Amino acid sequence: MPKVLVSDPIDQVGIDILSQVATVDVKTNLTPEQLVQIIPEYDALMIRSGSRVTKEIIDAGTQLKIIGRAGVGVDNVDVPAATRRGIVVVNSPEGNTIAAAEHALAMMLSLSRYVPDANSSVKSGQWDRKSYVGAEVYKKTLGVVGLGKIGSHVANVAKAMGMKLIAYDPFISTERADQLGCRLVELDLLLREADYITLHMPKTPETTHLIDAEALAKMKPNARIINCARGGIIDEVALAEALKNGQIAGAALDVYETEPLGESALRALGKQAILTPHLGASTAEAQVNVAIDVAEQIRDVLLGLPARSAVNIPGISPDVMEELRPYMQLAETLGKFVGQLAGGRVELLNVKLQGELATNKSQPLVVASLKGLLSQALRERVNYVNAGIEAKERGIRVIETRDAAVKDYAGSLHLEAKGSLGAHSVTGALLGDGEIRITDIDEFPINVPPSQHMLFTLHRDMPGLIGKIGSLLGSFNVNIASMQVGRKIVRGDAVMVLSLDDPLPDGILTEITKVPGIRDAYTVTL
Ligand SMILES: NC(=O)C1=CN([C@@H]2O[C@H](COP(=O)(O)OP(=O)(O)OC[C@H]3O[C@@H](n4cnc5c(N)ncnc54)[C@H](O)[C@@H]3O)[C@@H](O)[C@H]2O)C=CC1
Ligand SMILES: O=C(O)CCC(=O)C(=O)O
Repeated sequence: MPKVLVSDPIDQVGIDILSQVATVDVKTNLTPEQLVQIIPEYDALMIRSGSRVTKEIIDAGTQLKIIGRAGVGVDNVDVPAATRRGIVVVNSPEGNTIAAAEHALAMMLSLSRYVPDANSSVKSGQWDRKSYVGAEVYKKTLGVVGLGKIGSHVANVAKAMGMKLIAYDPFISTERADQLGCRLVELDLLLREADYITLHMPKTPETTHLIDAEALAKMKPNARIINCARGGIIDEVALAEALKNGQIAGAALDVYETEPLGESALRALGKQAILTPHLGASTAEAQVNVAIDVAEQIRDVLLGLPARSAVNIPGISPDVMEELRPYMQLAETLGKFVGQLAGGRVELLNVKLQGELATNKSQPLVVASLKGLLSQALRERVNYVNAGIEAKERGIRVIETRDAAVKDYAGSLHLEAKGSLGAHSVTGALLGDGEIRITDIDEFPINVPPSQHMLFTLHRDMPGLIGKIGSLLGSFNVNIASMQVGRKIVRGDAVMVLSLDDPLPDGILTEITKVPGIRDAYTVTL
């Protein structure tokens, strides 16, 4: 049975799902050193935001197939290191959307009415009504930075509360912002106009310290800012200074540059600052959602099935994956085939998606072709996760072309590999029952199913040649399962494809190339 390590607290429902297919160990509060030490025994790792999965941990996880983040942000996982090792990283893109949005809204209202400080004062025996005169959000301007899933829900609720909405998000369309009743503006204008600013984008090199001293200086003196996205998007030192000096009216933070928050000037601030310990996703509902979402994906990957929200496999949605599944096998087979014909170092792979495959949805077939091509060199080390990166690192240029006009089959795939030893191509398609057919090799039309051991020759179409090859194989005790020839003109160049019951013994290929009329011979093992 595979083994799964759960290194942060997750809902029991997730553990139950994982236990269907694996032995599950829940070990929380591990130090990075302890994690490095125990990770080699595990096939999967499930985390929340408490565990930082570094390159060192990933490299130590020699059995790891999948890392599941029970939440949205994967900034606590070294995704490039996982990708390089072919480890799938999955998250739960929507499981905690509502929880995080509601926390941001709770922070906005709490900031406006000083709820946390007023509560503490009553609990400490006081009855102070003068210190807590707040502000209404009604008719105020809310600036949403990052109008994705969480930002959109915040915008919808804020609109219902009568707020005016502006938004900054360089990656969304004006139409989408219009639908949400948001005026899309530049960040500079948002900072100057908004009474409330709420952040809902990922932490990236571009967003780190996006809200620095300069940005804070642009905000209105009555402005309040909320960060329930990621620590480090706001420069905490500059923020504490701006709050202390009354440069802005308030800030509510759920996330910090370093978590848990250590010694910080933020802790010394009064009612104008609200600090929560990364609680955005901490609702019973969200924790059930993310645990199910991620545990199911880990279970599926351990069973050899695709993950539905992998962050490091480009663009394979479950629906598309279902449609493409039979073609993925075709692409991988053709990749293996053309890689072996090309031999040597491949410099270019041209993937032509034909007929019904000539759509953008077929992009995963390019990855599958690369996986097949590289499997000769990398064996089981290459998978759908790292095929692209491995190809790039080997200097293999990939060209994708689409031709909907090719209609011999509903959909067909043509791969051409160019390298140090020349260029070769292969075309394949699926029959009605899903069986793979190789329909063309090096522009010679044929029609053969792939088999484990194959011999392929380029030769002159002349009497007696096929017999000689048959006798030669017989003298080496190799049994021929099937044979097919293809040619363009009589007595011109031709190809022969043989399916063999046995692998070709060493030395026979050289003997075959010595047969008069044979120009080239290749073995292919699938
Ligand atoms: N406090 C908490 O417990 C939680 C925090 N989060 C965090 O909330 C953030 C947003 O999550 P979702 O809405 O689910 O993500 P999402 O991917 O749906 O939306 C993110 C949006 O940010 C935008 N964006 C990217 N770069 C930007 C930039 N430079 N400036 C402005 N906008 C930019 C994107 O275009 C996208 O529309 C993530 O960082 C996530 O980790 C999510 C859940 C819980
Ligand atoms: O796991 C958690 O509680 C944090 C959630 C979070 O920050 C996220 O989903 O990005």
